[in-house]
Amino acid sequence: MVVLPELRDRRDNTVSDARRFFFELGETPETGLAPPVLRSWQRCRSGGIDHLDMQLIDPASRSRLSDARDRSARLLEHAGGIMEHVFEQIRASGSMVILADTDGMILHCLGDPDFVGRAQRVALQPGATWEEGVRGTNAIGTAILEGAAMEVHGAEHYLERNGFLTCSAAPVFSAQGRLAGVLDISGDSRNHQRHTLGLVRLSVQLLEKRLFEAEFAKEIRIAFHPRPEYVGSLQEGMLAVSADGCILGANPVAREWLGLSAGLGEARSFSTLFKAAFGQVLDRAANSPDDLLLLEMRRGESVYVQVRGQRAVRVEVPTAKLTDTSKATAKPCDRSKNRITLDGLATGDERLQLALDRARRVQGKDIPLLIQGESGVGKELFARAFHNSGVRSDGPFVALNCAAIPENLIESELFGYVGGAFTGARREGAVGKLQQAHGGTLFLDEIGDMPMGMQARLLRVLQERSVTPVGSMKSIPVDISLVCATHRVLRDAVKQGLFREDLYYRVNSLTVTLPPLRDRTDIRRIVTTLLEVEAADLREGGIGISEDVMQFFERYPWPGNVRQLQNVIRVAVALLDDNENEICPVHLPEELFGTDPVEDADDRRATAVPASSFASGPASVPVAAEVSTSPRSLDEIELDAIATVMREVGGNVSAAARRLGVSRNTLYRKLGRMN
Ligand SMILES: Nc1ncnc2c1ncn2[C@@H]1O[C@H](COP(=O)(O)OP(=O)(O)OP(=O)(O)O)[C@@H](O)[C@H]1O
Repeated sequence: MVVLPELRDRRDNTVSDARRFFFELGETPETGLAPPVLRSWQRCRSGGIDHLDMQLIDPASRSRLSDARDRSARLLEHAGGIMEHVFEQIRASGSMVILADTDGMILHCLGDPDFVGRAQRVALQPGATWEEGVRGTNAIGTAILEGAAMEVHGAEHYLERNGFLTCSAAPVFSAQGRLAGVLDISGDSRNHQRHTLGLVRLSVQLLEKRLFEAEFAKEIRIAFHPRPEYVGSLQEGMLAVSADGCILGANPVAREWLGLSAGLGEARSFSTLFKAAFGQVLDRAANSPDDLLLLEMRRGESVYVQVRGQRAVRVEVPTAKLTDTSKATAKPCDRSKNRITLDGLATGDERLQLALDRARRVQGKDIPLLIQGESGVGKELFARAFHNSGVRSDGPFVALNCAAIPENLIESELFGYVGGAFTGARREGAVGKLQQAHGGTLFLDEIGDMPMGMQARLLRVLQERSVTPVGSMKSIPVDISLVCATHRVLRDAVKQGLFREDLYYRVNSLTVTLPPLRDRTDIRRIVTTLLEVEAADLREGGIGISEDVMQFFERYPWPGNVRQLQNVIRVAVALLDDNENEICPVHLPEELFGTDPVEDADDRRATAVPASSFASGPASVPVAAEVSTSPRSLDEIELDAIATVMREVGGNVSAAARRLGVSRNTLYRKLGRMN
């Protein structure tokens, strides 16, 4: 659609009036300019930019451009196809599609040949920086500063020489709410198209969706929208959530609806955002994968939710409990971690005790600690306890998971950067984790996954005890205690050439190995500790656990270690009725409950007891007895057992479910099969 010439003229006239007011009279025009453009003009004036400046700034050198492209590799990878598609839509309209990094440096562009030549005259080309502080008001640079989509048309450009351009740009945000880049369509101002900004916005939404999905391909993703038909569209909100309910990332739509701030806003759990327990939502989704769930947000509105990429423990939950949040502990993640000490971790297991004793010996001595162990055994908790128990306990404990952040961000996360140093940089720069940990402990989780290039830089920091932020020439002394963790055998990674040998010797002066939960002898103590945390504030007299559940816990192989046990307890607590204060088999996830630990243990244990030994009362007897003597199918035997128990309890489904050791939901399903 082309803007009618008379409308365009009217807009151009009011802007040229505003220009006269602003530049000739030095006044602030009250009309004629959109507020973001006026703000930008004022910034340019206070920054001393001359609107008549004709001096051209050379684009960055090939190597700087290539560095910038490397830093934005993920953005470029996902933007390429989208840019081509957008270019198809605007081909032959005298325009170009541009991708810039967070400094406004153009990384890539596709354009009509006749316009590209003109654009190059004002350095609208790869390697050129369109930062507002350098080029005055322009869509790319101003969108970065405003953090919002911008159209800058003709004479709205601060520099007069850019007045022939019309540009529409929108910032691209990462799942952490940080700026990742800018997408722009620029063209000849005489060909201004009103819908261009809409096209840019849509393309950015698509790009953000692709970035989000690529980053969290292996995580649980929650898509939601107040209207069911919008779930699956570009307008849906998206959250990535860890198996234990911590928010890992959110797209801009979700951020807005849920009131999440950028960056550290992620340190929240699902139940602080929705009036539902995460385990229950997963279970509902697993039971009816094609259905949308209706959930209430803590902020008030209800939304339709779809769970994607689910890989968490499936838990059987009665439907009616989904919105019952009275027991869904809506607490921030990891709230118990800050106070933990090495003494607090000593709960009677010999192998763990050995690790604790060894760690204690190196405390206060400048010896890096390497913690090894399977995922979920408590490596991070151990690191925190080590920090809290030592002389640095008043200093910061700073954690960085090397496997969880994109490779191109590790450098800036670890070393920090100076303002304007590179793509993704905030203007004021940022202090890296190494510096943040000064005087305290830096915990590098999954160090085995650190990229080789970073390993070399980290080694230098450890040797020189100083850090040089990206883009800076100055090195800053750092005093840190280093604790690293890995679930890999680092020595093997060294052999495979994935981990530097010199760094290996630096980080593993002392290695402690935490035992997997299945091998621990103190499971009862751990269960009690976890239950205290999960059930805090819930029951006056506390919550207990039945002996048969406890025995099962001691025999179960726990492939997900303490994290899995914690989840199971969390869900069990949420499933307790108001008048119940003991966790029984009926409160356990069906998947766990139906597991034969012998098979599951992968031959790790020889003496496990099948979960069917939970079933108390007459119901368990026919199953065990008749398997060996009767040729009937297991289904028939099961239905028989259900019928017997239902008769005995006078048709009370809750009581029968308890007797049979299954949830009411499961029993209803099985009863449905009988009818
Ligand atoms: N002894 C314990 N007592 C109570 N909670 C524990 C204990 N050990 C671990 N946890 C809890 O189990 C969960 C997993 O622990 P943590 O994150 O420290 O494990 P990890 O080995 O670092 O896992 P990963 O390798 O996946 O990063 C955490 O929520 C932690 O608080």
